[in-house]
Amino acid sequence: MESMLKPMRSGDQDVLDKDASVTPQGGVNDTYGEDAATENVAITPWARLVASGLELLRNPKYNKGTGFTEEERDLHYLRGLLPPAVFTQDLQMERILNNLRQYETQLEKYVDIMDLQERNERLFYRVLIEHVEEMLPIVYTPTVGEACQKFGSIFRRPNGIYVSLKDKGKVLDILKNWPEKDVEVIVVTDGERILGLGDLGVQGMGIPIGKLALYVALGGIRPSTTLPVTIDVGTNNDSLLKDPFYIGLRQKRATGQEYDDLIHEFMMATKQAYGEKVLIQFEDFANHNAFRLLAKYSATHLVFNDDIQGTAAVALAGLLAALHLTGGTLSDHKYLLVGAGEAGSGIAEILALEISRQENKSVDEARKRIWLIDSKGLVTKARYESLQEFKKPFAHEHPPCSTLVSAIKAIKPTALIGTSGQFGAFTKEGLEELSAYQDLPIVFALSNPTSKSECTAEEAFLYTKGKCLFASGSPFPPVTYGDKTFVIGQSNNCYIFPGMGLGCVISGAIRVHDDMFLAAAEALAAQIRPEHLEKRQLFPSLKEIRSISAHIGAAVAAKAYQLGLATRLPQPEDLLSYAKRCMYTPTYRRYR
Ligand SMILES: NC(=O)C1=CN([C@@H]2O[C@H](COP(=O)(O)OP(=O)(O)OC[C@H]3O[C@@H](n4cnc5c(N)ncnc54)[C@H](OP(=O)(O)O)[C@@H]3O)[C@@H](O)[C@H]2O)C=CC1
Ligand SMILES: CC(=O)C(=O)O
Ligand SMILES: [Mg+2]
Repeated sequence: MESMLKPMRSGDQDVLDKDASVTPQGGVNDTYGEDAATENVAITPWARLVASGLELLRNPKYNKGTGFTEEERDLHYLRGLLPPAVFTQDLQMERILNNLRQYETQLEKYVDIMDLQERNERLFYRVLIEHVEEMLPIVYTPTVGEACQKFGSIFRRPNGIYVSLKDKGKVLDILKNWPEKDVEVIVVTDGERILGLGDLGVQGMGIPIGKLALYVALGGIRPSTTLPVTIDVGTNNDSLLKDPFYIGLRQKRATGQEYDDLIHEFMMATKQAYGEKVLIQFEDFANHNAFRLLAKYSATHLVFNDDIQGTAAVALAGLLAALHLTGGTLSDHKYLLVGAGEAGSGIAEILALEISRQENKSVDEARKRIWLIDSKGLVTKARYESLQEFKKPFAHEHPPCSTLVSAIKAIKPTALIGTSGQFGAFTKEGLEELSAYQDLPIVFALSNPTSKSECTAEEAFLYTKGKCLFASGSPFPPVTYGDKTFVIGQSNNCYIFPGMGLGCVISGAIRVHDDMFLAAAEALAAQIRPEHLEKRQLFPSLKEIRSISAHIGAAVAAKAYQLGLATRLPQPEDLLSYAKRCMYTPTYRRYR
């Protein structure tokens, strides 16, 4: 049976062509190019197919594989195209997990599970949602890092949009090639700072794909509304430029005006294609672009930078949770942040903001509790003139300290937070010094992937003699020290961005405000219960993440309404139950 070609209903928002060039003045959408005003303009011949037979089996959105019922096999021309057995989705999931567990390497698991996303989307998300703790280290950090390093070699089927310098002037057309018109969340990278692995060029695409899989699985965003994007302006990674299997532009990175123009064209095109309320998450840009792009587009787009703001919120939630054990308030602590880039400065700023709100003091005053270390040592006033802008507010009067140990000795921090991307930066000596003058030192080793973590969980407990309150960016198994076993909370922005996205979508937010991140952090910290604290676990289990994301989503939405940034009116009475009801579920639907 041939697929039936079904014309679109006019007025269908899914397919309305929003290109200003084919929309006459007056704003009437001219889907079919029927207006005199657009006579000489090319239009897109959109069409919708009702899939059946082999086409249905090859469509990941609708394919159920062996999960198609007998009735569906008859109705949709599938009989004979599948082996006779009919599996439940549960049994299919068990088979997938059995197969995955046979592989020897994490990368093989990655390739296999991402292949499932391209074959049977609902089954993929069911596996992710129900086995989140097992699957996250595969589709996300640390394995996604290795996948990006080898992306050219393992590349099978494309997913997402690639915008390269070659596409200048055509970015809107490219977005139109994406089959979905109702895009709500975009994650975009230019691949220059992929986790702590540096410049991976276009191969950074693994990150937007992975992050958006988490938006769906962890935050309940509908898969059809997500769009991974990589902007390819070249790479300065010489080994990639020499690699015959490299899949990106083979040139050094464009900078300056050329770079800015392409990003600007992309940002404008997203609004033209998807409207004012499309959420854009900047991800893994190098910091020389990250801060200025965020500043530039925050005023005109619904945009945030995950590495700056998402990381800040998750770390703040961990610190708020730690207070249950240390006692006191945030301002009773002294913070030493090792790594003063996007993540480090982001955490420093949100901390200062939260302290200033809690203590009713100025942000400048609050900043005095917070110290930064970068690759040149302690950030001090003496270095002021040569510092990047985002470090300047934390440059305090102090003699220079070139090593971590000397800085710990001089400042006596109660919390040590690593975002340096330097494996082993938290040395035995440093951790011993930190635990010499306090009972419960806070140690966060947030750099990803695992190979870049400032210390392992085991080292943290060993060198602090079991005293520390530890969290890490990538997952670590529980650690036993003496007669106690500690569960390691993952201070990773994946606790925040799915709920942030959900909150923006359900409220119809038009801008992201810092207070929405504070609300997200507080909502996450509120999920900590005594049973977590008994194990010194500063983040709730990822098994609970869907419910956590709903709470964060509701808190973010509530803040958006309060700030007048929400457009979905009237405001639902019970935002939490509304958030839950809006979440995507991957169970198979019946087909008629
Ligand atoms: N857990 C999480 O959720 C997240 C973790 N991260 C991780 O954090 C790391 C950094 O990311 P990001 O902040 O975006 O990167 P940036 O490049 O913006 O910042 C890195 C910072 O580390 C500093 N640094 C480098 N070497 C040293 C050193 N030996 N000692 C002290 N500081 C050093 C750099 O110094 P200088 O300024 O002098 O160059 C810079 O300030 C990555 O590994 C990333 O994966 C990032 C986002 C989220
Ligand atoms: C988690 C994350 O966003 C990073 O490491 O860059
Ligand atoms: Mg990141």
